[in-house]
Amino acid sequence: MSYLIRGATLPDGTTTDLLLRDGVLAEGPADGAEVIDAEGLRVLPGLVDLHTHLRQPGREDAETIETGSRAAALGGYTAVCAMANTDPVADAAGIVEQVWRLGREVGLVDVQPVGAVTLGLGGERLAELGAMADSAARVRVFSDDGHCVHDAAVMRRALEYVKAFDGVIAQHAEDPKLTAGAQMNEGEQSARLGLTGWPAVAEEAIIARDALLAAHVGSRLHVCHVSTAGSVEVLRWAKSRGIRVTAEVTPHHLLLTDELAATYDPVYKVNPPLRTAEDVNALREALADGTIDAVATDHAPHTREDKECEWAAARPGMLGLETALPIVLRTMVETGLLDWAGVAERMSHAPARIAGLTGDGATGAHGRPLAAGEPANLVLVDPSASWTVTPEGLASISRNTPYAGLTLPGRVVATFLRGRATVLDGKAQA
Ligand SMILES: NC(=O)N[C@@H](CC(=O)O)C(=O)O
Ligand SMILES: [Zn+2]
Ligand SMILES: [Zn+2]
Repeated sequence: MSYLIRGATLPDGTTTDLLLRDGVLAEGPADGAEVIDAEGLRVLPGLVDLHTHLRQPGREDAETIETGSRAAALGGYTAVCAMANTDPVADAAGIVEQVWRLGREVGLVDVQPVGAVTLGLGGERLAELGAMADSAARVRVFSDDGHCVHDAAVMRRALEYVKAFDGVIAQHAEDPKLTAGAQMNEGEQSARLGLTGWPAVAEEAIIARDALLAAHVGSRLHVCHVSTAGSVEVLRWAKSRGIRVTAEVTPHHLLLTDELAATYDPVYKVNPPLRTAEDVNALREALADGTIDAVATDHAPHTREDKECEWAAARPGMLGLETALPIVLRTMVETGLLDWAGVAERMSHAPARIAGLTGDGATGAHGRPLAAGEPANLVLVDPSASWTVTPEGLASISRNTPYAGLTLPGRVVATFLRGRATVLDGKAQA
């Protein structure tokens, strides 16, 4: 099947026709192509998520590779990095290969497995990083996400190890000694509510330490879900020194604040916690000026049992794949902080570069320019269509969206993975 997309507006604001044929953006006659009228629609390169929890293997009651892939395609994604905190943990070649193959079989999005840094996320012994890198899944991103690689010597060795194949360590920056028993951001709100606080310094101190380690080793560090104004300052300093550090921010940290904890509704419980309005503003500015390189969803599905309970007992985490782009439009584009080219950079090009997906990896190439000969990975967005989020309307098995009832701008009309429609007329194609 080939498609002729008529009159779509490119990220730079110019309007063009796009011919999708044999998996690539083609030139020449459009004979036999199905015509899609894209007047008034925006086209973006297929979005790339650096941070997705797909829960398979182990917690298929919360999400599967299939349901998570469908949510991703509906959100405009063509590639997602599947986090390693599954059961069993993705700490060996056999497991990352299995995740990669299952993603291929579903075929709605390229699932690029993230490998664990340490065996069983235990924080002590390095996982088989080289074997995962050499496997069919061609792993380049390693993370103990959910846990911090807290031991500086382990972190140093991991950074040294991945240097050989230009891998990157994605750190969940949280000093566990400083966050013991923490339930929410430490500050005015936690004092008022009487909940144990998660201080900003627990994140900032680890980022500073790891930036220094990355500089010492000459290796690549990526910081997951940056959440505080202080972290932005540390990143700015590290980048000004030429340290090879990149960072991501989640849509929820760009929009929501710790005042929501006063509802005691665990849907707002997430790690790192929602912070203050000042933090939100600093994160938006950092994403605008490039101190933060990418938006990543940290899509973290949880079952009703694990989420609809008391605040203290609830697991941290929020759904994100189907709402990420609309939240970025609301917080960054409507505010004038980013234009559409900026959205393409922060949600496609930069994450693809960080994850090593721009070339011939185990997945196809992602985050490439929308130019002739390039893989036809793209998304069509109706910027003027707004929609109201309903948990039942989402493709995820889980229901833990913090945006229920919220009306958001921007509807994904179609998503194409190597020229094949994974979403058409706003509906998933399998
Ligand atoms: N973000 C979360 O609150 N939870 C994540 C783990 C993580 O990203 O740290 C999860 O796996 O549920
Ligand atoms: Zn994390
Ligand atoms: Zn995570």
